[in-house]
Parts: sequence; C-alpha cells; structure tokens
Amino acid sequence: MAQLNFGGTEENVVTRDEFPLSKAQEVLRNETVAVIGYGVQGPGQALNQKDNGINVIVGQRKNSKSWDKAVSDGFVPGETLFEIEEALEKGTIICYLLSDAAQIELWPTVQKHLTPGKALYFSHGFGITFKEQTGILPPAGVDVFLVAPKGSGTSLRRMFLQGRGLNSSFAIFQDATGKAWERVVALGIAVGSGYLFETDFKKEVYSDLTGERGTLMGCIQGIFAAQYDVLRSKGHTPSEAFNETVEELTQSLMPLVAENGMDWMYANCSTTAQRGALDWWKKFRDATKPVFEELYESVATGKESQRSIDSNSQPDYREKLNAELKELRDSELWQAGKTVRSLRPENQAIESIS
Ligand SMILES: NC(=O)c1ccc[n+]([C@@H]2O[C@H](COP(=O)([O-])OP(=O)(O)OC[C@H]3O[C@@H](n4cnc5c(N)ncnc54)[C@H](O)[C@@H]3O)[C@@H](O)[C@H]2O)c1
Ligand SMILES: CC(C)(O)[C@@H](O)C(=O)O
Ligand SMILES: [Mg+2]
Ligand SMILES: [Mg+2]
Repeated sequence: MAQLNFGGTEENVVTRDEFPLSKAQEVLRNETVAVIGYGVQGPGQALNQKDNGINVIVGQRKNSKSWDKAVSDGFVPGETLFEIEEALEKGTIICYLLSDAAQIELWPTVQKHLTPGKALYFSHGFGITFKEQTGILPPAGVDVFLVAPKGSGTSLRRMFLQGRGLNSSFAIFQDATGKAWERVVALGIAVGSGYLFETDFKKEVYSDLTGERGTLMGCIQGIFAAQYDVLRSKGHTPSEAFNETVEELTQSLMPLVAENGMDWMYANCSTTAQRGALDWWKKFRDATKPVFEELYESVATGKESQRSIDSNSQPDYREKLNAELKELRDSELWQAGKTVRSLRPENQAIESIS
C-alpha cells in the first residue's frame, strides 16, 4: 500500500497503479460475485464489474422495477440474473447492496448461505457497526469487508463510462480466509474506484452519516434555503435569488474548487468577492459548528441509525418519502431552479433536437 501525505498526515491508499485491473481480474478469476439488490449502488457496481470482465451475477426480486432494469441493462434471467436466494447460493462473494433497513429483513436468509470461505461485502459500515440495532452478526468462517464508494451509484457508473473513477474507502472486519485484503482491494478496483483509502467499519459509517446529513446534502439544502429566503424577503426575484444561491455555485464555482481547491477559486473571483468571502467564512463556520457537533453525537449514540431503520421499515415509507421529496421539488426555490436549468444553452439544444 502506498503512504501518502494528506495535509500533514500519512495515510494508506491503494492506487490503480499499484493494483491494476489485471491484478483484480486475476484475484477474482475463480469467484462468482453476487450483487444482491439492484437499486442505486447495485447497478453501478454490477455493471462496472461486468464491463471489467468479472464474473458477476445479480440477485433481485422478480416482478419488480429493479428486475426489469437489470434485464434492460443486459443481465440475463437464469444466466446472470436470479431470484435473491438463488444468487446467494451461487455467489462466493455476496455484495449486500439492499437498502440498510432491508438488509435487516433479509439477514436470516443471507446468513444461511454464508458457508465457510465465502465473503460478505458491504458498501457501508451500518449493519455491522450498529449490530445491536440490525442483528447482523456474520458467522466466523467468512471474510467480511466493505468498499464504500464516496458518491452516488449513479456517479460511480457515469464516471466509469467517462474513464474516470470515484474514490472509495475500504475496510476489513473479519479475515477468515487470510485473503480478505486482496479480495476487498480487487473488488474495490473492479467496481470502478479511482483509488481506495483505508478505514474501519465504525469510522466509515460515522463519517458517512455525518457527511450526508451535513455538507453533502442536509446542510447544503438548509443553507441554500436560508440565503434564498433572505434574498426573496428583500425583494429579489426568484431567478436572481436562485442564480446567486445555487446555479453559480454548481455551474461556475464548484468545478473550480474541484479542480484546484478553494483558494484557487477565490483567486479567480474579484478582489471584492475575495475580501468578503475571507471576512465571512469563519462566521459561518462558528455558527454551524455546534450543529455539526450535535449531528455527530446523534450519529455516535445510534440515534440516526435507529431513526433510519424505524422510518425505512414502515410499510408506507415510499409514499411518505415521495411526499417529502415533492415538497422540496415544489418549493419556489427548486421550481425556479427548474426554469433556470431549462435555460442552460446545452439543455435548450437538447430540447430543440428532441
Ligand atoms: N445510494 C448510493 O449511491 C450509496 C452510496 C454509497 C453507499 N451506499 C450503500 O449501499 C447499500 C445499498 O444502497 P442503495 O441506495 O443502492 O439501496 P436502495 O435503497 O437503492 O435499495 C437497493 C435494493 O433493495 C431492494 N429491496 C428493498 N427492500 C427489500 C426487501 N425487503 N427485500 C428484498 N429487496 C429489497 C430494492 O428492490 C432495491 O433493488 C447501502 O448499504 C447504502 O448505504 C449507497
Ligand atoms: C451518496 C452518499 C450520500 O454518499 C451515500 O452515503 C448514500 O448514503 O447514498
Ligand atoms: Mg450514506
Ligand atoms: Mg456516502
């Protein structure tokens, strides 16, 4: 493993140079990788592995939209697409990619098929870390590890097709065969990771739950809404408020941050903007830090995982979720966003062709 310096701290990473695809193919040559669940991560990971020459099968409930999607993605019923139990039987590596709540329900079935020498693969530390809540306790004879892509399964697939790669973390919880390291790293490369960084199950789930509730999803929507509301209350139009809150960020400034960091983005803005941003960022940090402390505590005490399990296992979970997403979609902010998106020249070109 390579040791790299991340802002002054040495960390272990596995790069594609060190562990090329050919090595991953060699390690996985005699394995059948069963991807259980074909929701968001399932398709990204299964298709990338298939395109990377890995022997991959999908396990999914028949008569479901996900089954039909797997078929239209090229998985063949009876050959590479099976009912869940059949895939569990055939797989030597079980990629457990049901939603975290659904993993609890199916666990007794999965457990039956975890014969010695097989591997149980997760993309999250959730089930193992919160075992008191999930009841997921793997038997001793199997390898247990995770590869957690740091992004949506949709991005994992899109970036793979563009010849790029999303970063993933990896961790080993149990090495029963003595081969857990090479198996997990090979899988990490095979699913299309750009590089892999080392973690453990607990750290993965604590940081992941914090990130998605925080800056990646929850916090950013909160900050967007707060700034948009203030601009609107002061008489700015929806298009002006949206452009100044969201559109410029996603279209112009964040790509610059992604390319070369925050200081470089600042340096490519006016001195007026630089002065203001440098004066104000610490105030925002100080205002939000107590909320992040509260959030981390809520993750670490198991409150967030319990809430997720409780709400996601309700029979009307989908309807309730859709209603909440609709509320976001119907908000003035995101309705303004819809019009703004339609005005992007590239979208107008698509509309005029279709
Ligand atoms: N969504 C992401 O992009 C993402 C990113 C990183 C990690 N992860 C992790 O990957 C894992 C899979 O997440 P996901 O978002 O792809 O899952 P998902 O919510 O999309 O669900 C996956 C599949 O589970 C099936 N399913 C749901 N309930 C079921 C049940 N009771 N019995 C059988 N099948 C059932 C669905 O049909 C679907 O095909 C989770 O551990 C998640 O935390 C997800
Ligand atoms: C894509 C995310 C937010 O990184 C993932 O953690 C998830 O749970 O979907
Ligand atoms: Mg997550
Ligand atoms: Mg995540």
